[in-house]
Amino acid sequence: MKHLLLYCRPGFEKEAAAEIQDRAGQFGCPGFARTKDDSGFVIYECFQPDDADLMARKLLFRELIFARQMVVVYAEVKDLPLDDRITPLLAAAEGMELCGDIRVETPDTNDGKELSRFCRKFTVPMRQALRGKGLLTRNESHTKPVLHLFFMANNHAILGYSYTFNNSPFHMGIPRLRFPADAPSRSSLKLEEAFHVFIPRYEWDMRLTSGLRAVDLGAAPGGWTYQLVSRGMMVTAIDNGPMAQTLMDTGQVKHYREDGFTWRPARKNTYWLVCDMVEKPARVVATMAAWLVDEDCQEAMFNLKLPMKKRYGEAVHNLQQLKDKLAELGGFEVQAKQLYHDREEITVHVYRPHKVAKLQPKE
Ligand SMILES: C[S@@+](CC[C@H](N)C(=O)[O-])C[C@H]1O[C@@H](n2cnc3c(N)ncnc32)[C@H](O)[C@@H]1O
Repeated sequence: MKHLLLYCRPGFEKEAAAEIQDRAGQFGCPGFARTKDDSGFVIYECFQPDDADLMARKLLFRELIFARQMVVVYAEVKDLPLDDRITPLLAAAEGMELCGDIRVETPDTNDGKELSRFCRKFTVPMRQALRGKGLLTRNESHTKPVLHLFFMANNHAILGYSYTFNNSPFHMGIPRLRFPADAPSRSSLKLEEAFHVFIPRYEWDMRLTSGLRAVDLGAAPGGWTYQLVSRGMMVTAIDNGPMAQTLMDTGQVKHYREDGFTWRPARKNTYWLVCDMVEKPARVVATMAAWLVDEDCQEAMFNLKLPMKKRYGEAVHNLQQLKDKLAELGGFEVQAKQLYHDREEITVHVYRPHKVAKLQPKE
């Protein structure tokens, strides 16, 4: 029986489980989500043998909010001898379809971090051994599935695979980003990660490029504004607090000490609306939806802070409210993810694919 393995932020196993339980049910793949608090993953045990593979191909990964990665479990191997883990892992991989790449990973926990050095070192010999057995293509292939070896302890691993057209392209489902030394706040990485996760790289020169105008609500001290400015955009920053002088010195930022929930631009020339105001999700959703429906911006990226309890239910409820409000104008696509840099929150991205299709790349 194949199962699905979902990576998530430690502490959010219940949310990831509730979500996969819901989505698999709607999808017609009954099963049961198994969780352990703070483990950083969830296993969805399918009642039908082919359902895990079906979900890995057809249940859109980008629509899952709390899953960082979605892997079909092929085998779970316990009691691996520490002097030779490769032989039993190769035996377990027998019969698996040809994969094009390997990722040796761990849960995103403190125990997992202790294994990460071993995982890095283990990747090369394991890759060679899999190639020797014909289980991995000679050269990396992006059209074949990715083989995942998910180590929960140094002698215990799950062997599985994900499909490149429906997975996270990042190791452990986490884009590796370096904090820019001159960014005014660590939250800067949240917006940068959102760009990596939500905007395809080949569209960056149309959607994240100089010449575009952006509005940043709740901008101070400027971590998000920094991301927009460093991509050449002109930014209107709304916040009662002060913006970093380094950003003001670029000449690309106008700062207004106004209320982000009521301020609106005089002209309809804003491409990006970003918002990091700490407020009730319903209020943020209402504001974002109003901007989008009034066409005061073309794309929006914002956070929804989750409450302490019923986090999954609240996330789903607020996203549905947003979709209902956007239906007034139509043609919107809403994506939401709990990113690596999100703690008690999720990041939401809204855009209109047919409008993006009309954008011209910058010369
Ligand atoms: C989490 S911080 C934003 C951090 C910012 N994104 C960064 O990267 O530096 C939230 C900001 O929202 C601002 N804020 C909260 N309510 C606001 C409102 N009604 N209007 C404008 N700004 C607001 C706060 O002053 C605070 O600076």
